[in-house]
Amino acid sequence: MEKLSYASESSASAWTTYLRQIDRVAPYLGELARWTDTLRHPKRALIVDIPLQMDDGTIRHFEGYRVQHNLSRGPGKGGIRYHPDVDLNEVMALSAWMTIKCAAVNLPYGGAKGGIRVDPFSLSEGELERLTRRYTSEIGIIIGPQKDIPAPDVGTNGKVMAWIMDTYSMNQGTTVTGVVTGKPVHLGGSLGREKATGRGVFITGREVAQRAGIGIEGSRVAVQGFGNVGSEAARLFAEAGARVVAIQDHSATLYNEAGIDLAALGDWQTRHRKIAGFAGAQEIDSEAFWEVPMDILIPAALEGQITLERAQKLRCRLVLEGANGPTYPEADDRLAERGVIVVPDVVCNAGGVTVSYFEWVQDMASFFWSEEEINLRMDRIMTEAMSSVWDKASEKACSLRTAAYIVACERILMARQDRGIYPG
Ligand SMILES: NC(=O)C1=CN([C@@H]2O[C@H](COP(=O)(O)OP(=O)(O)OC[C@H]3O[C@@H](n4cnc5c(N)ncnc54)[C@H](O)[C@@H]3O)[C@@H](O)[C@H]2O)C=CC1
Ligand SMILES: O=C(O)CCC(=O)C(=O)O
Repeated sequence: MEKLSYASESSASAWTTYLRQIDRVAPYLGELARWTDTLRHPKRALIVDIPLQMDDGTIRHFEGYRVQHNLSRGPGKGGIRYHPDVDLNEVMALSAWMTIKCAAVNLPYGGAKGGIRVDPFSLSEGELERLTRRYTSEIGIIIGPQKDIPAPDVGTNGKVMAWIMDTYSMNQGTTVTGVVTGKPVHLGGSLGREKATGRGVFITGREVAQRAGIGIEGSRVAVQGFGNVGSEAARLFAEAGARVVAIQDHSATLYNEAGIDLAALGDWQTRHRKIAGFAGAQEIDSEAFWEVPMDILIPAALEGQITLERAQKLRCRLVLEGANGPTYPEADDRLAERGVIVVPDVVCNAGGVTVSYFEWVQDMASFFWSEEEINLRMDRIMTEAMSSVWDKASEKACSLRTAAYIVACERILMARQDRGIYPG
């Protein structure tokens, strides 16, 4: 792999952000609130040491994690992140957001997440494969198709999922396709999974824009992150007649008032693995991204991006959280005061895990569906989830985030309560 580095981002407060979100939902939970502490404690957290022989013969050690936050509603589900800033705090938060997300869209899963603190672009393909295989063996004691099912996240992809499936299967002595989702289609993957998260961002955006009287056609869209999620969401908005005027990734911030040619940028990115240097837009300062005139903002990179300061500057009407945890609670409040609607991550980016669920079901049945059927079913689940959350927000006069947490926490805590806690 070409050597390329992500800029470093602080993730120290992801878990704190999550805890503050739980504090905000507790007053709405009535009798169930007595179970809320369940959500403040991950059920299980595994830290693993991954020794790796580098291509030059030296040995390096990497730290990996798998956290199962809550399993009340079913097996753990959630992606695996390879990024230099991954730590236990971040993985705990990401696993907790998976618990809330799976419940918000009513999938029969708990929440989990994993990761390795590594810059995947600094490794050769062989090193990446060896790292992945060793990590899989280390976390193999807690994952499995009925226990905890990983999937892609930042810095991982279908190829990495195939290595995970193969390693787990070798250790089990039989092919177990259902241990991981987001696999290549010829290895038990699902049609539509790769684009599902971006598609879900578009669907929830479409639903909310329509209810809020925001026209998508002719609107200006800004996207942070031009990876799996951001690039597909941008493409679907452009297809619906929006102008994608600004795109930021780890390498650069691009601006073009007339709209960026996404196909050309996609070609450039495939060749260079970054958007910097693309000639079809002006390169602007990274902080200027937050002040670009826009109607819709799609954060689709990392958590902790929309700070209070940026929330004051933003000139948009709608924020669609493609990323997990991009907005700090105080920024949420400021955006609400300014009349900006925020569609929370736990619903907005749930299209990916929804199609992962379809993949798992297809693997279990060894019977595969058409892409059309998958997209239709996903559209229905996302539309219904968004509609319940919108109605709950109107009923309780609260933000869409708190409404999504109410819907999800009621389901999780009801399951927790009905299962009981004894014998331990
Ligand atoms: N892949 C999936 O199915 C899902 C992903 N997500 C979330 O969506 C977000 C993006 O994930 P993917 O697209 O899968 O990752 P990816 O690895 O495909 O793309 C990440 C993008 O973020 C950019 N980026 C990284 N650091 C940045 C920085 N400091 N400033 C600006 N841009 C930066 C990268 O350049 C890249 O364009 C993450 O928060 C992830 O947890 C959520 C649900 C599912
Ligand atoms: O597809 C999945 O199982 C999980 C995707 C994920 O990690 C996420 O939604 O944040």
